[in-house]
Amino acid sequence: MDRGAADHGWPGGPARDGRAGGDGYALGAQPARLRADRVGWGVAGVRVLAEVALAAEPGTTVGLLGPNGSGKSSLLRLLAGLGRPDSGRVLLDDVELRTLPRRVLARRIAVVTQHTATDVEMSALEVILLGRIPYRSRLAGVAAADLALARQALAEAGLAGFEQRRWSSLSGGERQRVDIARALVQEPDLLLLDEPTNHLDIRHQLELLRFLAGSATTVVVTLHDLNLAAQYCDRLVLLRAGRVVAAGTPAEVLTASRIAQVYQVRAEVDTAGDGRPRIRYCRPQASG
Ligand SMILES: Nc1ncnc2c1ncn2[C@@H]1O[C@H](COP(=O)(O)OP(=O)(O)OP(=O)(O)O)[C@@H](O)[C@H]1O
Repeated sequence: MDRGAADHGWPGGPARDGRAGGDGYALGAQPARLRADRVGWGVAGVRVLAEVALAAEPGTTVGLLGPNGSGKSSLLRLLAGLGRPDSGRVLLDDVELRTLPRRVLARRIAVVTQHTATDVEMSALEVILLGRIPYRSRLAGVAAADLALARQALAEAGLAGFEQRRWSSLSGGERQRVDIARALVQEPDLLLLDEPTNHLDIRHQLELLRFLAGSATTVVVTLHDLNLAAQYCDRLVLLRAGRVVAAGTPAEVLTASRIAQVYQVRAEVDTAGDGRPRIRYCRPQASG
């Protein structure tokens, strides 16, 4: 794939060799091992997460699934160190997250959340450059190398002509792609994404997930689309009401009976030649 072309998405399927490809940002040079161990968290007297266990081996892509309100975003925040569990532990390479200095976390973990601000008066390029802040000394300006990385990331997000475009003028999907580019130039060892496909057209959804699945870094991604999760994730963790109801390979987790149990949806599940499930939802019967 020609990685410089303006209308191209993320580079297709980089090798798991520690680099995203070409001379660009290094992604997953030291992919992290992430573990959540009996994690619990609550807010305003409500228990949101209970006894959650999750493991992401270095370089793998783990999908976090579950119905609305099941606790996916809350768990992702704890995995990112943006909040602390009330009970249990989150470990990055066997070290408890809460003991790691902020600067270390900022270099090792990148997060793409669902709710990015709409009124930011920065250009698309400036937003991407935020990803380089953890590498900059306090008084230093933007280095030429950082600028080159940001431009490359913008082009790879399919937005080469958008350098000076105001963030507030971008469409939902363009914002999402800029925010993902910002996370990639951070060169994280662990990349956490909360529904990164929700504003993307189908081509950009597929390109992003193929990129994440092929990248050398460790990825945890929340998704609503069970077929995309089945196709691109190495392992899945399925939440319901703040608890893990299943964890394992897509074929182990996404069975028809479990989809019915967790989502109250009837589905037919076939396993394709690649061993990955394909889900076809059955039209609900008209009531009455
Ligand atoms: N700060 C908060 N105050 C009150 N309730 C909260 C807070 N944060 C999360 N919750 C509640 O915790 C539950 C889990 O929320 P969370 O956003 O983690 O779910 P989710 O699985 O990501 O949902 P969705 O698929 O709708 O994005 C919800 O019922 C939510 O209302």
